[in-house]
Amino acid sequence: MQLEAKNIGFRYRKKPWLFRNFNLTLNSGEILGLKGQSGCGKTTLARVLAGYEKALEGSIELGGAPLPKGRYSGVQLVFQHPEKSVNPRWHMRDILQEGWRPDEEVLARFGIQPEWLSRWPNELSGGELQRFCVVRALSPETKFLIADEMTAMLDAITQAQIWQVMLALAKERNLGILVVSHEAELVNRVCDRVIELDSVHFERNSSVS
Ligand SMILES: Nc1ncnc2c1ncn2[C@@H]1O[C@H](COP(=O)(O)OP(=O)(O)OP(=O)(O)O)[C@@H](O)[C@H]1O
Repeated sequence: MQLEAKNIGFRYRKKPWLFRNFNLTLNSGEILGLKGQSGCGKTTLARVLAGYEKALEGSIELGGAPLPKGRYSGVQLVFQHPEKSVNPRWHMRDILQEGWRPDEEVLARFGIQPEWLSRWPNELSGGELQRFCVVRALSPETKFLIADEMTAMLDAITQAQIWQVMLALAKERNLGILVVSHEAELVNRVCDRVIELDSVHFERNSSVS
């Protein structure tokens, strides 16, 4: 299966185009890196690929069909700030089970302690909260994960632990991952190939596949 961006273009209101005629193909099981300077449009591209924003030009296809609307999408996005992506009035158990019901083994692999399930989001550290957001996105229906600076706020040891489990899981499930990061060391270590957004975007006819 492939996640494909075909000639996509996006800009905010009347601002200049962030990218245009941009093509990208992510294959199942592939770990693809996306690097680029701050402000060049990485997060915007991640949101468009995951269907959070609609491309103003071109299309996004998952397995040759448009992204599904109104039901669980096979393309999931995890971004840098877990506190902004959880409902502060929900217990962690409910947050976790929004998309699926992960078993204890998955929780243990990501270092989630059972007693955290009955806490509120503000009773966890950023790193603990992010583990929940990662697991929440990893339903068996997830085919592609867009990891937008997913571990940027974590210490080096936690970052390494999470990526070790992520990569093992990607292999087991043939999951494709787009690793959006400004950390060259991380991208070079975990990715099969890397795109430099600066060199290919900005209204040029860019094609990456
Ligand atoms: N909702 C918005 N409305 C208007 N402009 C926006 C909006 N979100 C982002 N931008 C602008 O679009 C450009 C790209 O932002 P984006 O967050 O995609 O960049 P980025 O490459 O992910 O940056 P960083 O690495 O700093 O997170 C920036 O100039 C930003 O100011």
